Amino acid sequence: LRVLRVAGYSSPSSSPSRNATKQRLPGAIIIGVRKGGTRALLEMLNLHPDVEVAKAEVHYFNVEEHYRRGLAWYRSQMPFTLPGQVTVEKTPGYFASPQVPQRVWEMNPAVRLLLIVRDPAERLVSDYTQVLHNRVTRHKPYKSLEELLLRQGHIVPAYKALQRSLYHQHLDRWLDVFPREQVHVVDGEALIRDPFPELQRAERFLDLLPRITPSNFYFNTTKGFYCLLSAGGHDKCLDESKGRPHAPLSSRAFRKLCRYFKEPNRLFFEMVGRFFSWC
Ligand SMILES: Nc1ncnc2c1ncn2[C@@H]1O[C@H](COP(=O)(O)OS(=O)(=O)O)[C@@H](OP(=O)(O)O)[C@H]1O
Repeated sequence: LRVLRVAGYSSPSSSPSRNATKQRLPGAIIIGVRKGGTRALLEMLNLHPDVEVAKAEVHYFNVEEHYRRGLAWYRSQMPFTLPGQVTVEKTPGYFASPQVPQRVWEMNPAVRLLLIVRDPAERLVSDYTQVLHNRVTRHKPYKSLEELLLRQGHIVPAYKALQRSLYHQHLDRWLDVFPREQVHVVDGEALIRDPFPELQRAERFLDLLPRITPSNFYFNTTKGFYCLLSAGGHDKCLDESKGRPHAPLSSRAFRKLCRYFKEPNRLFFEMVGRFFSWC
């Protein structure tokens, strides 16, 4: 049964022996950002034969109830792997949770961290859209984005989705604990436009052999995004919660947001030594 749980090992000749597979702690974690493209990055890394991923978000380091269960519980959430394979999990909630960097370091100070970023103004709208969708589905009342974001024409700094877009503040906490070389920044917009080069860079960062190829991706015109083709011929697009239309926001409010993020973005670029052409 355990052997069957190792994805990508269906041919009998390559079946691992039962003893070789076990659950291991992650060698790499996609820490965020929420709505940055974390699911796409995880699924795309999973195309690599030496990568196995935790399918569901684990929320171990950021949810007290989970953290109290200890590392044995965390390990039990991981896929079965062979020696030499890298286990990867993604929980976008890790990035902005103050207690998480130190906890991750205590789990494994050599763990590699992947951070996928996206224009923070677009990210905020996407974040709001997800919350709105959840509230509407549960028949709960909701406010418009402008009601949450603006008061008397001014940006509300305490708005949670806005704070999650202040990348420099959160990264600063991670860099208090981890060296810069241990954090690989993925360009979320580039991953949407052309995933392959971003995956090549991620493979290199993870010290993986170059096994992901351009033929693993095809553009699906119905979805409007790249979808995945695995070596076994499986075709996979992300679900409809990824890439849905964003909630409306006036262009005036959007421009205000862009102005608001100018300085935080500059600080983030300085921190990562890289420029992004965000609004
Ligand atoms: N190939 C592909 N297919 C579909 N969607 C893609 C893809 N690559 C990146 N994206 C973008 O991923 C955004 C969702 O990000 P996350 O997966 O990090 O969201 S979440 O935090 O886990 O909810 C989602 O954001 P929205 O467009 O705002 O919905 C997508 O733009």
